Amino acid sequence: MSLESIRYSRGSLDILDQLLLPLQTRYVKVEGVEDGWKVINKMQVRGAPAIAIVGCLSLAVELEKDNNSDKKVMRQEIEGKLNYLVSARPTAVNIKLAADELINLANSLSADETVTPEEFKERFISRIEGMLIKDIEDNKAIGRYGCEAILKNSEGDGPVRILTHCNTGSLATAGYGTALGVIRSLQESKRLDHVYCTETRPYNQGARLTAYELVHEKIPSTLIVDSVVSALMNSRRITAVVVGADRVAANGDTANKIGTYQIAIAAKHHGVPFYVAAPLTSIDMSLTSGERIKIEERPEREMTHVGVHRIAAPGMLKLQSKLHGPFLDATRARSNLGINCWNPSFDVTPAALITGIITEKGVFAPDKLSEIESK
Ligand SMILES: CSC[C@@H](O)[C@@H](O)C(=O)COP(=O)(O)O
Repeated sequence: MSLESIRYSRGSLDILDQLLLPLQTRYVKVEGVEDGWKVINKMQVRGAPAIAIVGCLSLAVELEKDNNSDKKVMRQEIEGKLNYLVSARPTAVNIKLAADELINLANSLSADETVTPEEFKERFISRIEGMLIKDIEDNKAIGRYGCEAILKNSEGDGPVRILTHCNTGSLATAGYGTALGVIRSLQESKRLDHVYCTETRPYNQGARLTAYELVHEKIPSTLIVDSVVSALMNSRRITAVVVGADRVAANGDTANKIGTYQIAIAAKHHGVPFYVAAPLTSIDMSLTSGERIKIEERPEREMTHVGVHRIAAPGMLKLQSKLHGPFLDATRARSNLGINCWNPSFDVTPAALITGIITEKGVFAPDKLSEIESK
């Protein structure tokens, strides 16, 4: 049985707190939109599909308790709450696309005079609940298509070795996973020899979450630090790299967890196929290229600390605060006494480095994404 990161029944939502994994397994109650925003922003739940689903389910939970009988007021409140949820993290597009779909639904239910307020609520909540089921079905299809493509492109019928980055499994989706779904499917095909997963500094999704999922699924695997990737490709035959996506632009440029871009460069150099596994809800056809993707920057504490322990050089801020008091920040900026940190959470891999984008509709060359609509 795969890990259950989202526990939902009508009116009730609990999420597995991913900040505590793998040391503690604790579920957090999400009572409504305010809680939904917080668990997404604090990364207690993370991964593009899971962010969208938990955000929308938090609204479903809130609506279930709401006795509003004015459809216009309901419509207006829904739009405001969805826009608020989208603001919790900016890079993943899935929650934005889900919000747009739900705002359209609310508009049409509100405008339709034959729909009662009770029906409005029922149909709206049911649509959100449908997302949970659809995400798992889509992931399974991604797994099948990805497995087929990798086996077809690999030499003979020998063992397959995969490198993945970040966490794209049950914890990042409604279940099964995207890139990790491809790995699961390869495991089922009995051709998978080994999986290498990167630590994924600074939040360590690889070490804390992917390693946890791989062990849970009994998949033979090895954890490497991020800087080992090129050496790994140079010394062991890697069949393919498979990663997830937070937003794919219309030209195939792909935003994913920081570090993905340098893995794609190393893969190109070593002739290793590089696949992105992502549901259609991660594809943003409104953006012509990756240059326009907004990259989230996270707090520097994620880099400077592991848990409560500071691992980065402390700088001289304490001493300075005694000397300069309220002028500390300006002083720090001018004299650079404390170490500066830059912590972008994602990077954009250019389409030219991507072999294929694995979706629930099949595998597409990055410059052929417009063909998906006709499938
Ligand atoms: C199926 S998850 C795909 C991506 O969302 C994943 O690779 C990733 O970058 C997650 O980033 P995170 O910052 O942990 O939310």
